[in-house]
Amino acid sequence: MKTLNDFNFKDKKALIRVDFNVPLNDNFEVTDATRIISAKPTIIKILEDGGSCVLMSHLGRPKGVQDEFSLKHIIPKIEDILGVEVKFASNCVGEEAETKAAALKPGEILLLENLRFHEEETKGDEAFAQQLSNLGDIYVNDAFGTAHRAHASTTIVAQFFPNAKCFGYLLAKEIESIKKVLEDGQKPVLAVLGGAKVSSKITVIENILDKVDHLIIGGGMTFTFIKALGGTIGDSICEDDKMELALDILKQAEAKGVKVHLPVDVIAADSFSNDANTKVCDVRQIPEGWQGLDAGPESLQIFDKVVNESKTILWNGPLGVFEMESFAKGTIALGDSIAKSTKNGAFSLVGGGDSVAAVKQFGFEDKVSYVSTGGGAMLESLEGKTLPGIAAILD
Ligand SMILES: Nc1ncnc2c1ncn2[C@@H]1O[C@H](COP(=O)(O)OP(=O)(O)OP(=O)(O)O)[C@@H](O)[C@H]1O
Ligand SMILES: O=C(O)[C@H](O)COP(=O)(O)O
Repeated sequence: MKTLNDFNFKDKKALIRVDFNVPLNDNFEVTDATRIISAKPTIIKILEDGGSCVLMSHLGRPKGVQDEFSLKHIIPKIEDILGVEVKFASNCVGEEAETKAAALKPGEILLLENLRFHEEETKGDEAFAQQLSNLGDIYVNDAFGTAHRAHASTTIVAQFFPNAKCFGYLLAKEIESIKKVLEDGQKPVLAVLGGAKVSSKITVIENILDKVDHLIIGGGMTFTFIKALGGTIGDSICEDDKMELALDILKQAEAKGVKVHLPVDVIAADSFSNDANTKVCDVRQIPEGWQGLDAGPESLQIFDKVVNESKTILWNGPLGVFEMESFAKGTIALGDSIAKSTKNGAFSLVGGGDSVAAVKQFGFEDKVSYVSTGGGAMLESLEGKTLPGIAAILD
């Protein structure tokens, strides 16, 4: 696996695919700069080698050219984080980009306008990828968050750099973290899967059953399992058409020697709202008119014990409706347990859009071993898929 350290960038132009698809507020200010901060080590290494950087990224899902999706909005944030002036090309291909890239001196950075202003990007157009390839000598992919897309800048462009392509530090670290959990994990290995629906996690569950010793199932997914097992779940979220599958997953887990831990109690609410009336219920006896929105205290104690005994922990998906304060306790308690276990030497990886949001919101970011920068990309990795952006570098 070629990484940055296999190259010296002196007097070279690196064409770097970053994932600067960051959230902006109404004033076009970056509200979470994690993805920019995470790309910094790669950019700095290249500049310190005496090279220059051409940065390319998408932002959002624009339909043609739309000013609100312009990457110019994030220039001040990038400059702030890198401490280097950032030049800008208002079109990612064409004369302006080529002239500005050609004029770059060692130590300088050029940011290209949003790649998705051209539909050729998402279509994986080869001619467009070739135009991009003209802007650099070495192609560096550091965009883990977009590595599951076979787009021009993430995948197709790599073919124009047969001997000059590599992973950036961030992408390499993401690959290493997933490997540390799914392949080389110190036992016992635990996966905690939460979130809303079984349907969005089926392939992940099936793939990780071969890799883990313990599986905690929480969040909205719980109720499809409980109902399938004969419990009464009141108005809790449930996918009736996935009940058979849930039973099959439990059977597969048993056959593979994986211990599955479902909640035994829940915080039930009489409506889906923060100020609903709540009570602790046996998970198998939730009354009509009530719905389980968080894990209950006994479940949290059981989960804490399992987490504490684990040496490798993967966490994907919150344990409850953490966006509402009344139902965030389970997710916070789980974060606490994982933080404690990490402090005691376990390796913990948090991935997935909402679990990462929860970890940041509740201040666990620095208390776990690694927080992934990818949502969909992480999920597809956990499903056991080879991501096209990664395969294109390995080719
Ligand atoms: N008991 C519950 N009832 C209803 N919704 C729930 C329940 N528990 C958790 N959720 C909801 O599940 C959502 C998160 O599910 P999701 O599967 O998207 O998580 P994720 O895996 O972290 O994110 P992603 O799918 O983006 O990777 C949250 O919005 C949360 O409110
Ligand atoms: O935020 C993400 O998950 C990545 O930047 C990919 O974005 P996309 O889902 O629009 O391809």
